[in-house]
Amino acid sequence: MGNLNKEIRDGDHPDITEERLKSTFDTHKMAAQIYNSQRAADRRNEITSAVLKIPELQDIKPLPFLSREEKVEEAARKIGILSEHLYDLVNVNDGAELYHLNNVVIGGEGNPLALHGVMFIPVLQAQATDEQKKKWLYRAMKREIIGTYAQTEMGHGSNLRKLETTATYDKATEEFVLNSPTTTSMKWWPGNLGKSTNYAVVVATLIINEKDYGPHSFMVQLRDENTHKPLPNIEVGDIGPKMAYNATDNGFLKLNHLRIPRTNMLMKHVKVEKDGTYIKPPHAKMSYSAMVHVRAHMNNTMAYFLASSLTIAVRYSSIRRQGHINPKEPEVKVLEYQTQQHRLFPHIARAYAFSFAGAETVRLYEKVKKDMESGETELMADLHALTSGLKSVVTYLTMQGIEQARQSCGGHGYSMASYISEIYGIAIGGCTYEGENMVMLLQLARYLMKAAKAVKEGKKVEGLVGYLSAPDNRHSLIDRTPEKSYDTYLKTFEHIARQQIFRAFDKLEKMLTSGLPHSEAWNKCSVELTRASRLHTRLFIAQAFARRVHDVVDFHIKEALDDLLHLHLNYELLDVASYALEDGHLCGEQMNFIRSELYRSLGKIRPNAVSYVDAWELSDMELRSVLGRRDGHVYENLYKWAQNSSLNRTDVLPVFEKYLKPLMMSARKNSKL
Ligand SMILES: CCCCCCCCCC/C=C\CCCCCCCC(=O)SCCNC(=O)CCNC(=O)[C@H](O)C(C)(C)COP(=O)(O)OP(=O)(O)OC[C@H]1O[C@@H](n2cnc3c(N)ncnc32)[C@H](O)[C@@H]1OP(=O)(O)O
Ligand SMILES: Cc1cc2nc3c(=O)[nH]c(=O)nc-3n(C[C@H](O)[C@H](O)[C@H](O)COP(=O)(O)OP(=O)(O)OC[C@H]3O[C@@H](n4cnc5c(N)ncnc54)[C@H](O)[C@@H]3O)c2cc1C
Repeated sequence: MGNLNKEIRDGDHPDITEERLKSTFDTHKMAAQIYNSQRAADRRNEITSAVLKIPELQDIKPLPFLSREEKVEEAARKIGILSEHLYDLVNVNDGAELYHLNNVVIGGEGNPLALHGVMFIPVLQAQATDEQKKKWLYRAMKREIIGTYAQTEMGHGSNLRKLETTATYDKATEEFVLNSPTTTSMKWWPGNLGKSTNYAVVVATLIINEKDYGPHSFMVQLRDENTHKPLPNIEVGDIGPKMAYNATDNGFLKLNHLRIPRTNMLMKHVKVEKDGTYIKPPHAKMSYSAMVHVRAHMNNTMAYFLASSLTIAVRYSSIRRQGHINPKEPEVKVLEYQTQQHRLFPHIARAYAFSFAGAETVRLYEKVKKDMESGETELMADLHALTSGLKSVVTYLTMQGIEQARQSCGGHGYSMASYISEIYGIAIGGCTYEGENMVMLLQLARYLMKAAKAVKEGKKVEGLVGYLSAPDNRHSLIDRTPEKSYDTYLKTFEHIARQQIFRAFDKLEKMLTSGLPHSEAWNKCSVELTRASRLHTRLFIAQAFARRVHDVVDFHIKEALDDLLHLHLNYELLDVASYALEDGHLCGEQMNFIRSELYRSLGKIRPNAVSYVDAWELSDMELRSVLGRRDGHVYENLYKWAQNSSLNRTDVLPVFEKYLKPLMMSARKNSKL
C-alpha cells in the first residue's frame, strides 16, 4: 500500500511531507466524494496531466504581472489552442470537465468564451425552438459564433420587470424593433459583450400593441461574422476595469431602433404569432432558466474558490514557522496555533459542505430542466427557492472564508504571489451577479412565508419546508441524550429556522392586519425575512452534509468526513446560537458543551489538515499561488516571483531623476540654509 496522501514526492519541503505522512485517509478516494465519483476525480487528473504536456498552454508569466490587455489576449490565445486540443488530447466529455480544463489552463479571471458556455448555450438549449437550435445552437456549440447573455442594464439589474430596453412588435413587417431609449437602458455588465462576442441573447421588455408583456429573450447579431465590426444601429464596448475578473470584457450595448425578424424571439415556451397574438408560456418564469442554471452550479464553483484559498493557506501554514508554544522547543508551524486552526478549519468543512449541497442542487436542477422540456413546471418554485437561498448564503460565507485564508497568511497573503486576492475578487462577484444576495434571500422568503401560512392554516407542508410541520422539542437535546447523534444538532437547527420563519411571519401578519399595504409591510419586515432565509438555507447545507456522510461506505473516508461534519455542526451552531438562547432552546451548559466539542474537533482535524485540502487535487498550475505550492518550497520561489516585477528591470527608475532626486536635492539645500 502506498502513501494515503497522494501528493507526497521526493524533494518536497520536509514540513509538508511530515503533514502528509499523517493522513488517515486516501486523498484520491476523498476526491471522489468531492467530485461525486471516482471516475470524475480520475478524469480531472488525466486532464491536468494532458495539459501539462502542452507547452503553449502554460502561463507566459504569472498572471498578476500582465496588463489588462495582455490578460485578455492571453486568455484568447489559450482558448484558440484549447479548441484545437479539446477532443484529440483531452477528450472533454461534459461541463464539469470543461470547467476543470478552463480552471487549469486559463484560470478564474475569464476568457472570451466564458459567458458563451455558462449562459448563451444553456439559454438556447432551454428556450430555442428546434428550428432556432438548428440556426444558432449547433453553430454556437461548434464555436462558429460566440455569444453572451445581455440582460442587466445600467439602471436596472435586480428588477427585471422594469428593464427599459424595448422589443416592440411591428406586425406590418413581422419584425421586433429593439431600442435602448435612454443612457440607463444600455445593457451594462454582460460578460464578453464588450469585445469578444458577435451574438447575444438580449432580454428586453416585449411590447405588442402598446401592451407591456414583461422581459423576453431575443437573439441579436451584434457584429459582422467576418470583420467583427459592430453592425449598424449597434454601439458596443467594454465597461472598464473591475475589482478582479479582468481577463473578461464585461460590456455595454446600445440598440438604436434595431430591427430583427419575429423568429429571433426565443419561442420554445412562449410565442408571438405573425398577427401579434401572444401565447403565454406554461410558467411565467420559464424565461429565467439561464439564471437558474448558473445559480444551481454556483455552490460548486464557490466551494472550488473557497477550497483553492484554503489549500493555499493550509499548505503555507504548514511550512511557515513563527513563535513558540513551548519556549524550549524550536519555532512552531503556525498551523499549531489554535487561533489559526479556528480561522481555517471551519471553512474547510464549509467547502466540503457546499460541494455536497451543490451536488444535491444540481440533481434537482437536472430533473427540473428535463421536466421543463415537456412543459412540466411543478418543481420550478422549489428549485427557485433553493437556489436563491443557497446562492446568497454560499457566496457570502465563501467571501468570509477566503478573506480569513488571506489573513491567515500574514503579510505574504496580501501579496499577489498568494493569488488569494484575485480568487477573492472573482468569488465575491458571486454575491452580486445572478441576483443580488438580499434580493435573492427575499425571493426565498416569499416561499417560506407561503409555507408558514399553510402551516398556520393547519395544512401539512412537505419537502424542503417539511420541518415546519414536524413536531418540535421545547428544549434542545444536545448533550441531553446518551447516544452521540447528529440528529440532535439538526433538530436544533430546524428549531432555530422554524422559530425565525414564524417570527418573521407573525410580524408581517401583524403589520398587514394593522392595515399596512403588503409591499410596505414586507419592506419593514425584510431584515427578519432575510434572517429566516439564511437560517433555512444553513439548515439545508447541514442536512446535505449529514446525508452525504451517512451514505459513505469507505470506513476511513467516512471517519474523516464525520470529523469535518462534527466541526461544521458545532461551529455553525455557535454562529447562530443567539436564536436558540433567546427562547431557552439551548442553555449556557449546552453552549459550553458545544464550544468544547468545537475545540476538540479542531484537534481532531489538525493531523489531517493538509490532506483535507490536498484531497481537492488542485494542481500548482490551477492554483497559481507561490504560497500554495504543492512542494512547500515557498521562500525561494517568492524571491523568483518578485523578479517578474517590471520595476526590477533597471536598478534606477526614471522617476528618480525626474522627481525623487529634485525632491531630495531641494530638501538638502533647504536644510543647509
Ligand atoms: C458545469 C457548468 C458550469 C456552470 C458554471 C456556472 C458558475 C460560474 C461561476 C464562474 C465564475 C465566474 C463567472 C462569472 C459568470 C457571471 C455570470 C453572471 C450573469 C448574470 O448576472 S445574468 C443577470 C442575472 N440577473 C439576475 O439574477 C436578476 C435578478 N432578478 C430576478 O431574477 C428577478 O427580477 C426576480 C428577483 C426573481 C423577481 O422577478 P419578477 O419580478 O419577475 O418576479 P416576482 O418577484 O414578482 O415573483 C413572482 C413569482 O415568480 C417566482 N419566480 C421568480 N423567479 C423564478 C424562477 N426563476 N423560477 C420559478 N419561479 C420564479 C417568484 O418566486 C414569485 O413566486 P410567488 O408569487 O411568490 O409564488
Ligand atoms: C462580475 C459580474 C458579472 C456579470 N455578468 C453579467 C452578465 O453576464 N449578464 C448580465 O445581464 N448581467 C451581468 N451582471 C450584472 C448582475 O447580474 C447585476 O449587477 C445583479 O443582478 C445585481 O443587480 P444591480 O446591479 O441592479 O443591483 P441593484 O439592484 O442596484 O442593487 C443595489 C442594492 O439595492 C438593493 N436592492 C435592490 N432591489 C431590492 C429589493 N427589491 N429589495 C431589497 N433590496 C434591494 C440590493 O440588495 C443592493 O444592496 C454581472 C455583474 C457582475 C458583478
